[in-house]
Amino acid sequence: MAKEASNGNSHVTTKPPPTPSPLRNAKFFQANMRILVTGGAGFIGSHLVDRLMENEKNEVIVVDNYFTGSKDNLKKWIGHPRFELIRHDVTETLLVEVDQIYHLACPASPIFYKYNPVKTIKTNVIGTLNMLGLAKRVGARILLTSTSEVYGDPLVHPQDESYWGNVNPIGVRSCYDEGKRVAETLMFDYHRQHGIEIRIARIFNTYGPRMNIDDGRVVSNFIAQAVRGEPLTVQAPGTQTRSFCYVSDMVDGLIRLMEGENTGPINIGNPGEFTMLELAETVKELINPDVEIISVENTPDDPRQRKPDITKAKELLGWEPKIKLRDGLPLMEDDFRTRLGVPRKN
Ligand SMILES: NC(=O)c1ccc[n+]([C@@H]2O[C@H](COP(=O)([O-])OP(=O)(O)OC[C@H]3O[C@@H](n4cnc5c(N)ncnc54)[C@H](O)[C@@H]3O)[C@@H](O)[C@H]2O)c1
Ligand SMILES: O=c1ccn([C@@H]2O[C@H](COP(=O)(O)OP(=O)(O)O[C@H]3OC[C@@H](O)[C@H](O)[C@H]3O)[C@@H](O)[C@H]2O)c(=O)[nH]1
Repeated sequence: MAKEASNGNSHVTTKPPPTPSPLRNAKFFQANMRILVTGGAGFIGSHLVDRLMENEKNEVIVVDNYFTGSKDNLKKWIGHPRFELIRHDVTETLLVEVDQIYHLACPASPIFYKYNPVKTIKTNVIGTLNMLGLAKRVGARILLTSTSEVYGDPLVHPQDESYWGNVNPIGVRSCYDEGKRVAETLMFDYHRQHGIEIRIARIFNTYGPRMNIDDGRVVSNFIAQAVRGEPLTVQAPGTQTRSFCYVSDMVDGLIRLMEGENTGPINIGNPGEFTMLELAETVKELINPDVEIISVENTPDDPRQRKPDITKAKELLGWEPKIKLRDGLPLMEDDFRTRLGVPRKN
């Protein structure tokens, strides 16, 4: 039975998980692992799909409503016999037979999750309920991509999993951060009440190729601006910090969590911490020394500091990130230059 890696708030789970389909162990049934990835057409989801598809024992089903994701991110798999892509909104029920569910569906960029906050809450709450219902029906293990935003504007630094957070429940970000907190609650309630096998990753800011050019998040904004020769827009005061994880490290952490024995929540992120001014200086230095750095207005409730304590990920998953920010940014630059049609000068 899965061990709870959480926060001193440990619960004894007595109920065994639902039995997986009898076909799983049938002699003549195909032995593949069927994996559902919700939000698999998005940034992290599509990289996860690439990694899962490398294993010939995996069949991957992606469901996505293409709100922030795109079929383009999955084009190399469309038509592959072990791959299936379904246009579907997770706020509606879904009937598929699967062994594992990576539940990522949810807009992640603040601009997009604030665009239709009621839909963001529905995606987090009803979407997660639907995926838990599916997990219960078919006996699948389910992993939720929660977020460092559950810590809100944290008063503890760095943040470890035992911290309960400092979230404004009525603020403009709460559709996302409270939505994810409820999603975590639902995961644990299904685990305790129905014996569902759950995994919760608390993801810290992740960057890499395939982020939408106009995603609105800071790394993609700065790289697109530097490549286009536009000023880098640091939102005031610029001293706020974030810790950036390269996407291949993130995918590795998510798969280790899914395959391991611990429910989480477990922080997955890179503890290297930077102010937004430092990030802008680094992008300027590495990508385009000619661009200006300007200060622009910030948005409400912007967390002032964020850095993961990854002791649990190290101890329980044997995971830690490998790619430093200075090495990851040029990999993302290549992708952005190709998509923007702006080659390097030399
Ligand atoms: N990237 C990060 O820094 C970060 C940090 C913390 C948590 N996360 C979480 O990781 C997950 C993936 O993030 P991402 O950066 O790849 O974001 P993304 O916006 O690129 O991907 C999200 C995907 O979910 C799809 N989607 C949204 N609402 C849906 C719905 N109702 N039904 C079906 N599909 C829907 C989108 O179309 C998109 O393909 C999200 O759950 C996000 O909250 C990401
Ligand atoms: O152009 C920009 C964009 C953003 N920023 C700043 O950069 C920092 C990071 O902002 P982002 O929009 O990239 O992301 P945030 O850290 O605020 O939220 C993210 O956190 C973790 C995830 O759950 C989500 O991907 C998202 O909510 C903020 O302080 C913001 O003010 C800029 O200085 N300039």
